Parts: sequence; C-alpha cells; structure tokens
Amino acid sequence: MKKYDCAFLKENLYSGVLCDVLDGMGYRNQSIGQRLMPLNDDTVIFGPAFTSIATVVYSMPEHPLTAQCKVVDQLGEGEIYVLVTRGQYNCAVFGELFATAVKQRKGAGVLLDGYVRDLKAIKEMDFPLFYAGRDPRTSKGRAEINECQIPVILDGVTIRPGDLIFGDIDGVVIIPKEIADEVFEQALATIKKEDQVREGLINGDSLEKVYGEIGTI
Ligand SMILES: O=C([O-])CC(=O)C(=O)O
Ligand SMILES: [Mg+2]
Repeated sequence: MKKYDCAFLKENLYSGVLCDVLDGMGYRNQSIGQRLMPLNDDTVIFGPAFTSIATVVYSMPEHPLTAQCKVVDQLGEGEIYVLVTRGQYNCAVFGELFATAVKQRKGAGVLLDGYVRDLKAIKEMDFPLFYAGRDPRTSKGRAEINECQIPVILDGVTIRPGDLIFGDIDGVVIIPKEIADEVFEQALATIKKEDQVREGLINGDSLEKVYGEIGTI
C-alpha cells in the first residue's frame, strides 16, 4: 500500500464499503463476521498483518510464553498482530501485558482468533482489539505461539503477512496486498456516491430513483 495515508483511510473507510468493492473485483469471501468481536463499538483496526499461530500443548514447556514474547517483540510499527489458534480455545493467548508491548511497539491493533484475559485493563487502555472470547487461564502449559509471519486461515479467509486488515463494528475485512491500492481508490469513490445517494434521499427522492441513477446503496 503506497498511495494513501493510513490515518485518513482508517478515519474514512468502513468494512461494508470495502466488501462491496472486493465483491465487484471478484473477491467475495474476504470478511470475518460475528465470531470475532470488537472491544468496543467504536473500535477500528487498520494496517498490514503480522501473522502468528498458537498451538495447544499438553505439558509445561521448558520456557513457557517465551516463544510468544519473541514473536510480539518482532511486531513492526503500524502492523496488526494477528494470532489464530488451530481451532482450539483452551486458554487466554493474549492479555494486558502483551497489549502494552504491542502499544509500545506502535502496533496498530490485534486480531485475535482466540481468547483474551485482563479485559478490565485492556478496556481501560482502549486497546484496538478484535477477539473471539475471554478466559482467565494463562497459556503457560496450554498453548505455544511459536510460528509467525506465515499465511494463516481465519474463517476460510487466508491472511498473509502484509495483507491489509480493516475491522470495525460490522466485521473484519482482509484485503490482499496486491490489490489494496485499487480497493482503497474504489472505496473512496463509492463513499462519494453513497453521499450523493444519502443527499438525494434526504431531498425526497425515491430509493428507486437514486439507486437507479447513482448505482450504489
Ligand atoms: O499470560 C497470559 O496469558 C498473558 C497475560 O496475562 C498478559 O499479557 O498480561
Ligand atoms: Mg496478564
């Protein structure tokens, strides 16, 4: 992604319009829906993915949690820390101290297909998080996060390192990095059309007229 200012896009885009544009480009299954919830209604995450995978373990490793520390210590500025489990949810794999580390590294947020703990502190931080659930148990001796920067699959959507992630109250959209500039350009154009539609409706035009003329809803 080169052309656009991240802060501008984060402020102006929304997941629905990104899905509409991706639909139009033939990418019809790029979203993660209900299963992952935003921390708050106004939580928005946007940035390139830094991916990792948690694997369940059944005994205490020699150095528990250390692998995940090494993974999160590699997160780059502006990146979204993506952590998926292998469909198993037996503990929290993220908490307030990892959130603090992500924030210190200037990470843009976390997309967690797993459970979180320390939610009280994370809410106080207003941390940009999407998550699958909560659990007070630590991952020590339950899961190891020791693979990163490889493609992961979340709800059937492949997320590769560097793919763009946009999440808001409606859901999370994965934008393949090769088409990101085009998607953002079209999304901003579509938003302008939606503004015209809204204006027409407020001025008393029928839905059929404005939709027929402008072609977007
Ligand atoms: O041990 C964990 O699951 C992580 C944790 O509490 C934190 O990051 O504060
Ligand atoms: Mg903690």
